Amino acid sequence: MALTGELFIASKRVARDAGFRAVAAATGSEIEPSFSTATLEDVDAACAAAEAAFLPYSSLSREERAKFLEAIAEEIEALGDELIERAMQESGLPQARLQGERGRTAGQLRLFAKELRLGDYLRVRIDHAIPDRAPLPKPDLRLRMVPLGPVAVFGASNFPLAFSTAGGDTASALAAGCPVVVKGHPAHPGTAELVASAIQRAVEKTGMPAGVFSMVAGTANELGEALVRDPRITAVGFTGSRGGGLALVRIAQSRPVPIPVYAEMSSINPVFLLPAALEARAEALGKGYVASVTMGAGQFCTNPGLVLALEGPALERFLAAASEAMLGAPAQVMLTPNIHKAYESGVSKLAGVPTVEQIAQGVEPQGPTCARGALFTMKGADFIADPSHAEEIFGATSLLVRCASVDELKKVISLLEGQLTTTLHMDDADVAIAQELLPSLERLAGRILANGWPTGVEVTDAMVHGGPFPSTSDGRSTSVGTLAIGRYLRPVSYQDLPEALLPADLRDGAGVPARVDGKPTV
Ligand SMILES: NC(=O)C1=CN([C@@H]2O[C@H](COP(=O)(O)OP(=O)(O)OC[C@H]3O[C@@H](n4cnc5c(N)ncnc54)[C@H](O)[C@@H]3O)[C@@H](O)[C@H]2O)C=CC1
Ligand SMILES: O=C(O)CCC(=O)C(=O)O
Repeated sequence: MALTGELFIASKRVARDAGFRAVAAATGSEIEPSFSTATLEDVDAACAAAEAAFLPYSSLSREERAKFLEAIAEEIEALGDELIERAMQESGLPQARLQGERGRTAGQLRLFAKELRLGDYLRVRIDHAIPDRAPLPKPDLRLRMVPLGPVAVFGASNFPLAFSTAGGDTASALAAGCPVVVKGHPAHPGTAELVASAIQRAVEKTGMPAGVFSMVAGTANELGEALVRDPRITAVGFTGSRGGGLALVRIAQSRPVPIPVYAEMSSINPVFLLPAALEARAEALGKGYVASVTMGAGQFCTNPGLVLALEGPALERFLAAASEAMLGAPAQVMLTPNIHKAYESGVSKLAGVPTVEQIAQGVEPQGPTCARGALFTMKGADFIADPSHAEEIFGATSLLVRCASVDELKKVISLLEGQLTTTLHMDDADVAIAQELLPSLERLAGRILANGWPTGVEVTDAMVHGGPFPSTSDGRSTSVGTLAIGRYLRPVSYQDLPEALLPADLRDGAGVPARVDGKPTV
């Protein structure tokens, strides 16, 4: 399918004169074709169409919405190699990674179709009336979750498929019953157009209201700002920089009608090497660490950017193994010239800190947007004196903090900002320390791992990919896993409504999992 560079307003292609081009990640050179830059009128038209589609779309049956999500998954798969090739060119990510990401994207859509059919996300509660209760009769009360309204989704640079046009936020919003207006990431407009065309075909095939999906694109911030400011938008999903996420939060909060922004922003994912585990397998841990730090050129918000351990010979063995692995780690192309520049400047800033020692670098990079990994260490006491060194450097670099005691380690934890994940490497003999740390780790992060590495997120019912600020702007939610549907829903209680008016899922015997008169039905 030839790329046309058009926008998608209410599932129809629209061309504009002004345009921008994608940049090939590996060379930094512009590639064809030119993509239309959306105007503010296009944002307005997309939001108006989303609003017009809201009631027709949200009142469809759960089965109809499930079929729509499945049709999107099929259409994305039908794009074949063309999608993977364009995404490789635009993002510099390797083929196998993008094939995996495509599978995850289709899998997420199908998982939400299953979620719709299960129906427990509606959180139905029925409290039957007791008309003869004294002194006052008890009314009939029935609760279910309803969709918020049109949702704005910002595509992420580092996941051109799974966190972009038809990614997690789009899938969960569409599942919830919310039309979506996507603001495509300017780093991968061709990938976004291909995926948008797949959604457009799914809209046609399943007879969805046209305004259920639009995609606007462009390089200026004013486009995203206008989208978040639009009164018809009721929630925002975002993955990207802390500055970008916070700018959108500020806009959303200063609207006459403030709205929630679910922004995933920055996380360094602290990893704890507890003493017995370190003693037992320092070398294997050192290798596993570097594999996780360098995976995907380190461009994961789950990248292990901070490691904490107690000083001692086992830590020296770990550092030797990690350094050796890093010395042999090939340089990798980064997603965009700007992300490459930000990485290089973050690494040189950290390398220039007198209390920080650089212990290893990866293989010398060859291309203009290629970067090498780097490992740094510093003493716990120095970190405590200036915890600003824990700022995220987006890329394949990590800082190891050597602590003199468990108390020092706890002090370091207390200075950390909110995180997506935290990891314990532990053996049986470490259980007592792990238990002592656990309550503070629960306060710190959205996911706690044992004996693994945080990169790679399973898409399941029990996944939380979220966490306290600044890892996200709202730690009560997740962007991955079926619980994500909840971010685009709100509860409504129906009191004494006649059966004819009650939504089908709230009638007696509807077959939806429910809590009826205080007892779960399944
Ligand atoms: N922690 C994480 O998961 C990620 C962090 N990043 C960080 O973000 C940096 C830049 O990467 P990008 O992906 O381009 O993120 P970004 O935050 O600059 O851009 C993401 C999206 O938000 C829009 N945007 C950004 N600032 C905005 C503003 N003030 N108003 C309206 N719209 C705005 C952009 O046009 C783009 O569509 C990276 O170097 C890295 O530090 C990037 C991707 C993921
Ligand atoms: O590792 C993953 O699968 C998700 C990571 C992520 O959300 C991110 O890097 O932005």
